[in-house]
Amino acid sequence: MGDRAITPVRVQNVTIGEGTPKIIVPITGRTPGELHTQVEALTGVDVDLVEWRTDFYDTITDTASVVAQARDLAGQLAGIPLLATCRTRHEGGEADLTDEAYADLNVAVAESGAVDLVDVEYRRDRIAVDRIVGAAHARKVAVVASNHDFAGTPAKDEIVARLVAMQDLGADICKIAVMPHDAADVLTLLDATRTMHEEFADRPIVTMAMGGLGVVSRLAGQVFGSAATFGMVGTASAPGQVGAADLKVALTLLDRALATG
Ligand SMILES: O=C1C[C@@](O)(C(=O)O)C[C@@H](O)[C@@H]1O
Repeated sequence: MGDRAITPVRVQNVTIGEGTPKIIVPITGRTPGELHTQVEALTGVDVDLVEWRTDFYDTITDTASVVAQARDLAGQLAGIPLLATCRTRHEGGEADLTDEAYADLNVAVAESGAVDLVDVEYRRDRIAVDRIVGAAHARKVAVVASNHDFAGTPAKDEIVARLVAMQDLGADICKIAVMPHDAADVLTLLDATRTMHEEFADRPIVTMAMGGLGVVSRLAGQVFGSAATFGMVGTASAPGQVGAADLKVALTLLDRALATG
């Protein structure tokens, strides 16, 4: 079966959903100073996008300071697209926000003019999700719907169903991270990725199995249909992230091999 047409997502000069998977580097500083240092450390590293994990930020509940920080980061990044992600406790992050506060924060960030993409945990209250998606799209900010399973790996059909649900609610990119307990779980994630990509997706998807067992899934997206992968510079934001420079070597190796046939 041939691949369905995938509509790529273009942010600044980066096209997600075309060519080799894009490398996203998370930054997790708690203060403006820590974030500044983390961005400085990206100099000379092959980074396609930066993810600001706003949930680590000390003043996350002060929306104006988050928006101001997003603008500072955009200036410092000078053209590297910025994804803003507030990962909540439900999904393995630091933020503990009501649905309304979660929506208010992400709407403000999406409307700041500083970010290119915003992450939305698709299982949050539907009104909150719809508010963020609407505000983002009104500003031409791409929506990355997400789901994390830190306890285990759902069945293949369930992984595909979650990705389809994200697509149905209007996400531009659909992302899922699962925790494997054995090699079969990693295969389940990869098989779900392939099926989603080949049979259901009309937009980019991003998938990963976390932890050491899952590292292969962070390298092999181009084979199975995952359009981006998270790699660290300094500090990981989830278990199993490898260094961005090593990731680039692995992605390039695979890309060359695939081009050779
Ligand atoms: O959704 C994801 C994926 C991730 O959890 C990972 O496993 O690499 C890392 C998070 O920072 C990001 O928001």
